[in-house]
Amino acid sequence: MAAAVFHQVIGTPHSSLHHEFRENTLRLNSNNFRLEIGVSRRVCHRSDQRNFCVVKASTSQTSVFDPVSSPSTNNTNNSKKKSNETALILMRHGESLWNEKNLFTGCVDVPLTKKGVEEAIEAGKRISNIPVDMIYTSALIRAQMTAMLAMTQHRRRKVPIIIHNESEQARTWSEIFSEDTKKQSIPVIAAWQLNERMYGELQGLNKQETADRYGKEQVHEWRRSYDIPPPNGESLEMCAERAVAYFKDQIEPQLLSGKNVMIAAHGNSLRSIIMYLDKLTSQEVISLELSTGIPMLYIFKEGKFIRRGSPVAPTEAGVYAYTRGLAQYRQKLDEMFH
Ligand SMILES: O=C(O)[C@H](O)COP(=O)(O)O
Repeated sequence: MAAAVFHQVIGTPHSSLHHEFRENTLRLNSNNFRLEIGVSRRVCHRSDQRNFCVVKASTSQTSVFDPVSSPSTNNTNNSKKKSNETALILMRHGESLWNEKNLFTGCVDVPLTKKGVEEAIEAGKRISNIPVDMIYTSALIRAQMTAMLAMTQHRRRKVPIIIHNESEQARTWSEIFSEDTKKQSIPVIAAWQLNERMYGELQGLNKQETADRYGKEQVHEWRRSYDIPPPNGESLEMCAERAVAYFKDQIEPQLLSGKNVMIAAHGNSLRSIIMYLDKLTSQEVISLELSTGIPMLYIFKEGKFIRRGSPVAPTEAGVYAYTRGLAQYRQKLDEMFH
């Protein structure tokens, strides 16, 4: 994916703004993310009675930082230091209107049902004590609704903000001019690569009627086999080619840099990602089923993904005892909000 370049202008009270641009003031680099912060007379809008500096980032990501007290950052002076472990939450969207009608949905952009809304809120309660620094969703509304509704339950009370990188205007028109506000924000990246598998000519068809017409085995093969695509649609393998590639290129570097990440996506895009995380074979993935609105927690540590299962409830201590970092984060939330 071609990297986008954007400029973020942020307000700052410091007189150091009048220094010449120092190219290496702050530089963050990873495979997919490059950030330079510098100050230049050329870009300082002195006539505006406010001071500005320029943050220049080369990425398809965001400039909404999250230096708050998550396990990944609370023991460092800045968020550049690599963390020992980070949390990865995967969440399939809540029930959609077409799930309810038992229709093949794929890339058709259908919203949640009331039950789906409730599932998303319930999922949010389950992860309400787990740190989230960045959110990735598909480009589809059911995943985005799920992520947003889940975050209404998070105890940290940060605001998920959808990042608009689609054009220069979209970027500049959605700029945030307060450092404090940014710190209370979670960037949300919507990526089509995380979309549901494209179901081809099955999209909009009733699943039961399709099984009656083509046979149960054939439909099961289309729905669950690894490499057999539905008519003119994507097989799981094809879906993995873009979803897992996106995960490796864009999301893993965030985890590596110490960010805790939540992904709200779909049955099959998440199945392909779980296949990669859990090193499942193409046989094993056939029986992998994901329920709507159930979060799954992984810990990313020393380059490995450790499956922790699904947090049962916010009150359930067990899941937080899995790692010291998570337990500490939870304790900090208790201190802050009680
Ligand atoms: O796209 C769909 O219809 C569902 O979200 C997933 O369908 P599946 O259970 O057939 O994979």
